[in-house]
Amino acid sequence: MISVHEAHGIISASVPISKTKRISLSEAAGKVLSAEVVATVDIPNFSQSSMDGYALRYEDKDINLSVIGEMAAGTSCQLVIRPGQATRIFTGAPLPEGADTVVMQEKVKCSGNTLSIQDEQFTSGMNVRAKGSEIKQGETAMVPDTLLTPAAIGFLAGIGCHEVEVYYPPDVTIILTGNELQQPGNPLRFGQVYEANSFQLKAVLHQVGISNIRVRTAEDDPKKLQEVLSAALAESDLVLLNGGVSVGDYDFVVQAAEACGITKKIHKIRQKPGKPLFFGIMGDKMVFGLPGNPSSSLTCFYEYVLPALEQWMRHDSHLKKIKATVTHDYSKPSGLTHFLKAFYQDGKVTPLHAQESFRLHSFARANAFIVLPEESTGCSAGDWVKVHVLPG
Ligand SMILES: Nc1nc2c(c(=O)[nH]1)N[C@H]1C(S)=C(S)[C@@H](COP(=O)(O)OP(=O)(O)OC[C@H]3O[C@@H](n4cnc5c(N)ncnc54)[C@H](O)[C@@H]3O)O[C@H]1N2
Ligand code: MOO
Repeated sequence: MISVHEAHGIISASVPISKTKRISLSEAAGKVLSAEVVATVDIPNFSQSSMDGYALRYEDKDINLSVIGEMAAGTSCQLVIRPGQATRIFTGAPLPEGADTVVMQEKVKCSGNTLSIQDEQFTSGMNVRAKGSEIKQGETAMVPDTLLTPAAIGFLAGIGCHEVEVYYPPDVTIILTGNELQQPGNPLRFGQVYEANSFQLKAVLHQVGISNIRVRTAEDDPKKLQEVLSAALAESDLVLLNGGVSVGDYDFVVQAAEACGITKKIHKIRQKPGKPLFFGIMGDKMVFGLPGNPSSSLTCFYEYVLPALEQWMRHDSHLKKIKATVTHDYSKPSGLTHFLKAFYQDGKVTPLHAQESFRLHSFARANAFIVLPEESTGCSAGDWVKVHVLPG
């Protein structure tokens, strides 16, 4: 058995080089840019009014002006003003040729077509967005490794970009093992349990921007599991097996992985829950054998699969790693790192009841793990402990 720290090192060293793909901007939210974006046009593309008012030559500010027409947003008709002239103008509209300044309509006196300016703070170029003031053609709009947040997507759309190259999420296959599994919605027969792991794994994968997910099932039979695993390896970059990773007579994951040519890198980590975690690689494919207990499966996802995905997709950590004051005592034997389901708020963290790995009741309320290291024998109320805050 290896430590949590050693396991992270092995997994991190095994994550393949990220794949990149050119995709539509509308699919790119939450992904990370892999290639620079260069502006292809000046934005704004013309001198643009930022107010509803009148466009004029600044040097004419002290004389009465004659209003010769109107510039509205979206107009394709360009007016020209001469000395002593102005046009009506609206927010977002191009300035008429010859104008350099816009006065707000609240700051003028207008009688018929004659206009005088009543603005003590009036300055040259006021209320005008200069051509190229957001970005100029040929300038770098965004550098690689930028996270495509909603604002980043809006910015890129606003400069006319409709496709981007991003680090592309892996295709994932979840394999469920276990003859006892029954789909929610059906009555339970004797000995059956409701299948929960694929539901929570799909939910968390979606949450981190992965949508290409297949779910396969395999009976507790080594040959059948090997067939399903081979099919999963052929179709996916990442395989998440569930269950069958321990030492029981019906636990065939390690055997099937070896038979498929997967190189075993990890089997068993000094931790609770999730001690029997398996990790292996085949070429540039990663395979995790998540322990079947639902709480163990999800804990191993957050602590091991998620960092591997983040490295692959060049994404910052979704787990916020902080320290907080624990509100209650918790005791444990030394020897294993414990990930306790916990509730974190305002610098304080509370370990929840029901830490057993077959239960999800407290996990469903948790928003964090308390991480108690191998050597520790627990914590006392008031101690400063390591906390991993889960993505909300
Ligand atoms: N003699 C030993 N027995 C066990 C050990 C050990 O060290 N020695 N380790 C225990 C630990 S820790 C864990 S964790 C489990 C892991 O077992 P497996 O990965 O082999 O998982 P299964 O036996 O297939 O299932 C465990 C448990 O989880 C339920 N399960 C499985 N898949 C699902 C699913 N998709 N949805 C809901 N529940 C699921 C399954 O019915 C079992 O109850 O091994 C211990 N045993
Ligand atoms: O480590 Mo197992 O995951 O506790 O039940």
